[in-house]
Amino acid sequence: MTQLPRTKRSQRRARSAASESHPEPPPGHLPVAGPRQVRRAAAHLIRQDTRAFTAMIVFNALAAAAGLVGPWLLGRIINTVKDGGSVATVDRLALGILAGAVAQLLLSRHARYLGHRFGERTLARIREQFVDRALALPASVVERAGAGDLTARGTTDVATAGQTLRDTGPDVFVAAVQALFILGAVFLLDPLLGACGVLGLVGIWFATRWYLRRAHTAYLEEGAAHSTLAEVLAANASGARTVEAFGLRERRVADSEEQIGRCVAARERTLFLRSVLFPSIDISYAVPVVAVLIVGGVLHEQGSVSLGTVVACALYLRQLSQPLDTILQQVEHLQSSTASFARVEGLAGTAAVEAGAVGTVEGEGRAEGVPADDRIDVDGVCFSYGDGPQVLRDVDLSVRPGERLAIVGPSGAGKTTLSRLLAGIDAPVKGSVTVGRVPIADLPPDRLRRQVVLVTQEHHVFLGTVRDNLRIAAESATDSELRAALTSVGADWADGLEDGLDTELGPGGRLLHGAEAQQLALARVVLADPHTVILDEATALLDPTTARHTERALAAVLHGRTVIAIAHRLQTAHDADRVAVMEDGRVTELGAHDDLVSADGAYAALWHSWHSQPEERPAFG
Ligand SMILES: Nc1ncnc2c1ncn2[C@@H]1O[C@H](COP(=O)(O)OP(=O)(O)OP(=O)(O)O)[C@@H](O)[C@H]1O
Repeated sequence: MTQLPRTKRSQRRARSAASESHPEPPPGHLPVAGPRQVRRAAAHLIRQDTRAFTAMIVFNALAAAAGLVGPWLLGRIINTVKDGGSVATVDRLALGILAGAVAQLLLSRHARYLGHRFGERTLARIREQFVDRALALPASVVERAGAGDLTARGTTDVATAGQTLRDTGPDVFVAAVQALFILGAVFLLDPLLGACGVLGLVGIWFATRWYLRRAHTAYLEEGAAHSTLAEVLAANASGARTVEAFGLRERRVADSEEQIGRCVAARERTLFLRSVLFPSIDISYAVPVVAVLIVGGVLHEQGSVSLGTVVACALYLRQLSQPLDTILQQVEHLQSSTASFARVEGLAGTAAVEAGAVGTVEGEGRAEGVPADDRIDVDGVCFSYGDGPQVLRDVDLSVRPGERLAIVGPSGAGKTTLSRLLAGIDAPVKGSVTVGRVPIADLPPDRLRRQVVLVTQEHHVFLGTVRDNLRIAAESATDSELRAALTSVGADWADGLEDGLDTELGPGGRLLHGAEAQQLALARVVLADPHTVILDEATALLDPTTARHTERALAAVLHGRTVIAIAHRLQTAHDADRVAVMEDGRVTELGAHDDLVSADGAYAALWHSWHSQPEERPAFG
């Protein structure tokens, strides 16, 4: 008993540790990484390619230094001419300017090449990491967040973050070095003129500060608006038939227009920020040059600086606008790409946030990641969808290895919800669902599918070959193992395929009809070889012939495994070892069919009513 508060505390600690770097997302949304997490992830990416990054920095710095040669030598030419120097000296200085320009060109070209290579490699790493994380996401997280958000992160956001690494990052760095070198050169020529130049830049500082304070949130909102729009459009496309069948066209169009309106508003907000920033900056560039020319003119009149020094300082400050422009333009881009990178990195937080929400097993035999045996235990489980009402209340249940358990009950009793928890798709809000004393929802996907697989009526055929579709369940399965799996579920059609396992499936290839798609899915279950199979409406909606085919295939799949069946026909319950009756989120009766019938409770009533109406024996629940 004393263990419980401690567990709650540790869960709270886990949640708060997770939320430090990953702000808790709104319910049903994928998380966005916090600033610290973004910095850490960026530093990690740089560390993975330190040599290329260092070389890029060195060449950029050398290019910036070469860029300083021109104005300095031009100032010297002016002084030489004014002092009546020789033409040969002027020619030599002019050649020096040319050499400086050529050196700058070559060095910055090589620096850019190095930057691109670094960026492309890092982008490839980000993409790979994203795919790994997306595939490892719990199905419930993807279901609730929607495919649109995930797609927007994997396409637009990854591309934006990649562009930053390839172009923006190196550009900002080289521009910063150039700006520092230019200001240093002005100060070296004349500290007073240098001070005038720096004071003239104050306006830029204020304008940029104003912008930065608003930009991050505005760009995050823009990204979120794009994701929601993508989600709505994707739902329109995938649910087109339902939209047509129920005459929902106008409502969907209105929803889409509302989301487009939100996108436009979010874009207008960021556009407004840019439209204030850039004109303010353009004006601010002229100020230091004018200040240096006025003050320099006075100083030259007094004879304290040469004309060449004033011209060189003015040229340097004029030249300063180029790197500052780059920095400011890229700062704007950096804002949007940091927001994008935060959304991409947010996936790393999904596991952490989820871990905080998942119950753990108490005391002895605590979860160590590897199930000790095949026994499934449901212990004091409560569950609700998001902030909704509780749909499971204090459910306790143990399923012994090899047992056939049927779950029956009226519609809405919580049978499907319980099957999702048993399959590790959702995690309980309270209590635990374990296999071999390890919380099921904590198992990594490859280990989970060797323990428990949920079979429903929805069977997706993936674009790709028959082999690709089967190897989802067992990456290293040989062709003969794949064929044996197809044969065991009665998929004889596979033998007649012209290209065998290389036959492409889906649009443009072989289209599978309902029963064939189901057999393919069942062959995947055979290959995954889980010790427990959960059946939820696997054959409920099929026509009688297809259902007979599928049931034969199922029998082959279920042989020698633990079976938990959401029973829609009481014959299934009759044939099971035990029956669990669910009512209003609770298990109200549990036992063998005969015992429950003798007990004369809810199950007995169901059984008698089902038996007395043989012609109306529809599925219930
Ligand atoms: N994704 C969801 N979001 C919110 N509520 C849900 C969701 N899925 C189910 N529910 C609710 O949870 C409760 C239990 O539903 P569940 O589907 O588990 O019951 P069931 O016994 O399997 O019913 P049926 O036999 O009709 O499928 C119901 O009140 C249902 O409305």
